[in-house]
Amino acid sequence: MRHLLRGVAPLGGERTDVLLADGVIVAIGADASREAGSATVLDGDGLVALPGLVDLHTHLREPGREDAETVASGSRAAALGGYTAVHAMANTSPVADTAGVVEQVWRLGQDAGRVDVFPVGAVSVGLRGEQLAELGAMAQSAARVRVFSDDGMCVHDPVLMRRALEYVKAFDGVVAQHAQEPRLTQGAQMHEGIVSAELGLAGWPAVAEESIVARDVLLAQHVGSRVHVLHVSTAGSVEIVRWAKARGIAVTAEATPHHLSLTDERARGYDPLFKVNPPLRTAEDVEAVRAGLADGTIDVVGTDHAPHTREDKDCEWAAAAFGMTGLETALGIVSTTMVATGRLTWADVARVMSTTPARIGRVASGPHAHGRPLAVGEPANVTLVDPTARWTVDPSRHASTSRNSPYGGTELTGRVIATFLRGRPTVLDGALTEEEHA
Ligand SMILES: NC(=O)N[C@@H](CC(=O)O)C(=O)O
Ligand SMILES: [Zn+2]
Ligand SMILES: [Zn+2]
Repeated sequence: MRHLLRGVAPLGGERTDVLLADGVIVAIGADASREAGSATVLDGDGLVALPGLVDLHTHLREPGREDAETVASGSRAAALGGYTAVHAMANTSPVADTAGVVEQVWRLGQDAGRVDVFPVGAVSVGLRGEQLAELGAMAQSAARVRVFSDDGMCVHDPVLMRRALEYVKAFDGVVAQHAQEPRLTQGAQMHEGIVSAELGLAGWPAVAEESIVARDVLLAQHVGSRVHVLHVSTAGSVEIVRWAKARGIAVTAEATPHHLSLTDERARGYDPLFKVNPPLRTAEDVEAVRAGLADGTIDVVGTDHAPHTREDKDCEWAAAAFGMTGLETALGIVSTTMVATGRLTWADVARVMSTTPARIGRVASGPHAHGRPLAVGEPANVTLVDPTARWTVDPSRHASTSRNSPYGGTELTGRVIATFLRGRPTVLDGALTEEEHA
């Protein structure tokens, strides 16, 4: 299978031709057109070429909640979003806390064949925060787990967190923390502030996140290990991560598209589409998260794609599940909020949505390498984006099984046109290609 991408702009730079064959980038520039032969030609005029996007934070719900998402449906949503790899969180049923479950998720991803699905392993047995899961067995399994997280739950016991940080050093792993002090957030429904007071909903103070982030960067320093802070939502968390990095602590941090774009004002309609963990914060927090992403304090954009069924979301605010879908809108949100406003270049987008997440997840080498430079000899994981396309989000047309996107009706600038996984198109002309197996 050979594809000639004609006139694309790698990382938004000079236009050139890129030839993909046998799963790798075989030529760039004049060589590409000369060697193209019978390759299928794609007119890439005006399109930006990025290394295939990598999500460190996806919920695929399989096993256990296939009514909300499956590995196959989530893989289709990911490909449409420009992703060639996603990390699937462990809060499934059963929990991904054994070699058996992570191997099952890895294999389901390979069978679906749209993206590489790298399972995240649970830190604690059953996400209960009591006893370390079999981290070593998951690392050594066929799924080669390197990212460990109890996401959805906070590893709140400092002794357990310390042990996890110590343990993952043996295989160069990382602990990804869902920073939420449980006692400070009991019964909490939204950000604690003026809006929660007016709505009469139990508030979730910024300090509930910040106190855990502060503790964890100090623990990571003490142990000499890597910690990754999931879904940073407050200005104070950005400040703590900035401080920790200045001290040389091995901390990395994530921003979600929704914490880059939405505020707690959206809760005023009591529409559970805007109910998420951590909650949407104030405009000052959104600005701090954007500034942190722009100056490198925040390393990556992770979707926290959290699909939920109608039954779990179409109910009164207090009863609704936390979470929103994100795979199919992430690139458009980042493009609209950060690129169109001049705060990130396309080279920066490649860094925060592909190269750096691949490095943090330790998937930047080996036969399933992602986040590599667009260069001859590298795996042909490529995403083509139309940077000026304007489009309106329509969740009813999403490939995800779930419909809980907060962006229905929102107009975005910047759209994924094509995605190639090891040279094979999974998306062309903004639509999924025919079902095809790897
Ligand atoms: N983000 C959410 O609101 N929900 C996530 C869990 C999580 O990421 O904490 C989920 O699994 O639904
Ligand atoms: Zn979380
Ligand atoms: Zn999550």
